[in-house]
Amino acid sequence: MTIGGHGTDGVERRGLMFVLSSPSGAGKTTLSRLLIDRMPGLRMSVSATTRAMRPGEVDGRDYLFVDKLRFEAMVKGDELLEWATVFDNRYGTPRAPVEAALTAGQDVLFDIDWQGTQQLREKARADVVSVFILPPSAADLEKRLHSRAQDSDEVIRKRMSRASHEMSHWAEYDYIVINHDVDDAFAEVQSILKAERLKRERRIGLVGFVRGLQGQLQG
Ligand SMILES: Nc1ncnc2c1ncn2[C@@H]1O[C@H](COP(=O)(O)OP(=O)(O)OP(=O)(O)O)[C@@H](O)[C@H]1O
Ligand SMILES: Nc1nc2c(ncn2[C@@H]2O[C@H](COP(=O)(O)O)[C@@H](O)[C@H]2O)c(=O)[nH]1
Repeated sequence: MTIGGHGTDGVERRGLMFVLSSPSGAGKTTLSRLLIDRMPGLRMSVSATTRAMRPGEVDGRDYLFVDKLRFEAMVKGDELLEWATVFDNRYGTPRAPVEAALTAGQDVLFDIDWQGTQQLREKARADVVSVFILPPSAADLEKRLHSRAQDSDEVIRKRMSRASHEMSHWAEYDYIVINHDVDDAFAEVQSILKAERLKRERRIGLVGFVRGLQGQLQG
C-alpha cells in the first residue's frame, strides 16, 4: 500500500503514516497545521465525524461532517481505514484518500486517538510513526480548552475527565513530545518526521543507488 515516491535526494522511499495523538486540547490540531504548511510531501488525512461542526470549521477541510447513517454505511462498506467512538461521537479515517496519497509518494498526517492508532498499527506497523503530545500541566490543558472558545463548559468538563484515560496510552507511542511552547514542540515533531523519512528500511531505492555508486567506482 505504501510504496511510493522519492525523497529530496531522489532515492525512492516508502510513504509513512505520521500519527499525532493527545488528550483533547494538548495541541494536535495546532501542530498538524504547522506541519502541513511547512513540510512538503505531507498530506493531512481528513477524518469523517458525526460530531457537530464547531464555529469556523469547514466541511471537507477540517472534517467530513456526516450523519450516523452515513457513518454506518462507511463502516459497512469498508470505506474506513480505522474508526472509533470518542466523546460519544464517531470518528474515522476514509481509506481512499490515504491510499491515493501514499501511492503518489506522499506521507500522510493523522490527528486521531489511541484507538485509531492501535488499528493503524495492526494494519501497517512498519509504516506507522506515532507521536503522543502531552500538555505541560492539567491547568494548562484546561486553559487551552477554554481559550479555544469552541466548546461548552459541559463539553470541556467531559474532555478533561477523559484526559487521564487518553494519556494512559502514552507508552504505546514511538515518541513523546511535551507541548510547552508551540515553536519548540513543532521543531521536535518536525525533527521526528525528518529523521523517520531517512530511515534505511523505508528507502527502498538505496540498494540500486549504492549499486550505481559501486559501479561508478569500479568503472
Ligand atoms: N504550546 C501552546 N501554548 C499555548 N496554547 C496552545 C499551545 N498549543 C496549542 N495551544 C492552544 O490550545 C488550544 C487547543 O489546541 P488544539 O486545538 O491544537 O488541540 P487538539 O489537541 O487538537 O484538541 P482536540 O483533540 O480537542 O481537537 C488552541 O486554542 C491552541 O491555540
Ligand atoms: N480514531 C480516530 N480518532 C479521531 C479521528 N479524527 C479525530 N479523532 C480524535 O477525536 C478526538 C476529538 O476530536 P475533536 O476534533 O472533536 O476535538 C481527538 O482526540 C482526535 O484526535 C479519526 O478519524 N479516528
